[in-house]
Amino acid sequence: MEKLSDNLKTLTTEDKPQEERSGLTETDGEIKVTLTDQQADPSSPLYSAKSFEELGLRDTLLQGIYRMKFTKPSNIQERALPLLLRDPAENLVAQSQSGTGKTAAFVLAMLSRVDPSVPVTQAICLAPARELALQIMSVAKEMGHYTGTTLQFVSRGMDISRTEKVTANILIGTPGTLMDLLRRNQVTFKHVKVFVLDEADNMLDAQGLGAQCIRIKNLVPKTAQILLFSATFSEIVDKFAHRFASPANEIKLKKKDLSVDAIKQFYMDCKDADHKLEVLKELYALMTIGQSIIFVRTRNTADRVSAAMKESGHAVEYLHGKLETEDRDRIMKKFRDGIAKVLVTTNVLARGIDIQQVNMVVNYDIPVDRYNKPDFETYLHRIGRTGRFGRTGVAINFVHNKESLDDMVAIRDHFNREIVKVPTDDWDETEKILKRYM
Ligand SMILES: Nc1ncnc2c1ncn2[C@@H]1O[C@H](COP(=O)(O)OP(=O)(O)OP(=O)(O)O)[C@@H](O)[C@H]1O
Repeated sequence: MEKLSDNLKTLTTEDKPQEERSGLTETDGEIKVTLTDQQADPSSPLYSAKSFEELGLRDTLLQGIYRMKFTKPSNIQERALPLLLRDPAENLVAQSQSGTGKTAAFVLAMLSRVDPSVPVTQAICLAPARELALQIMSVAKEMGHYTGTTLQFVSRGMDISRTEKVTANILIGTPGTLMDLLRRNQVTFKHVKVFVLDEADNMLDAQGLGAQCIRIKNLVPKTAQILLFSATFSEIVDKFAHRFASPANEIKLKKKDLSVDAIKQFYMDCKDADHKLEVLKELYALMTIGQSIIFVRTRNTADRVSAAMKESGHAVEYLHGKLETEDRDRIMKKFRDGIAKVLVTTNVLARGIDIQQVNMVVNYDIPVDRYNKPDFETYLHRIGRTGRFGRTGVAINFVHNKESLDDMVAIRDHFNREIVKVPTDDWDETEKILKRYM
């Protein structure tokens, strides 16, 4: 269990970060729009008419926000926080584009409702992957630094024995492990005031996870506030989400606003499956890319692609669900620290992972669902690993036959955003085009 410092100090104006201290100005490359400019543009999802100080947060939480160097709320934060903090608590189904700060919104909601002087579990936050749960943990740790709130990570390889009672104020983790703790009577949900599902559409849709989430929901008090967050809610899942959190306030995006425009989308027309690997190697030989993620469909492809890339002298790592927890944590740390520049992975990392330096995503395989149909939601989440909070980024799709081309065209039409072809036989031209956006 992690005890956050209860170092409560009085707020002074020096505590509030200066706009320029936010480190948000990015002047490298050709695109000179700063993130602070975007936060002042009413058409941007990063815009807010209000300041954090106007959102009714406790001083200790404002200090946490300054600690994170946030100067202004994003649109979702400005809209969600007043709804989240209402008393009596109301449920919320909230959608906003990838990388626009949903995590801070629900973390602040949990921290606001928890009473750290009472050593019982008062909030639960679940996510579909351990890497994402760990990331939410670290945001909660930072934001809650001055509150004295206790946190517990609940996923495989956690730091508690099989008999220990868990009484941390906030549990953050994955549903399977939380169910294990429940079966062993190590946790009680009697005092839970907030229950959050991040990537809620995925949590409720996925076979297995959905059933576990329903069981947990049925065990938290009826009065608990239920919060569902995601960048995507397909029509079917949306209905289910509303039943799950009924009655709920709603913040929704129009379909035309789903895509993040700062992410430029391209495709490369490969001759066949083997050619994809050749093109990938060429691409990496050519480009000096900050950090990038290559998404593939299966674990086998992840192994194969990373082995082939390594053989050609590229420093790549791979991560998928079959690896041991320690290996997953080690690789993720290397990637977060910028030691590993390229990560080959499956959909396990498609959602939520926030690494600001990632400026390129490659869809080595176009995402399809379990019925082999183009998976619009996963596509949006995958490309959303770049272009975080107003930064620029490129997404490159590899197609190699009619089927993959049709799938990509369906995705393009669904979001109504252009996907521009870049050549696989004129690398000077390709470099020129891509460099403009990286
Ligand atoms: N108000 C803010 N000011 C500056 N940066 C912020 C602010 N809010 C969030 N961020 C930063 O923006 C990045 C993206 O936030 P976050 O990971 O919460 O996005 P998200 O909306 O949950 O995205 P996804 O849908 O991909 O999960 C993070 O690096 C976070 O620290």
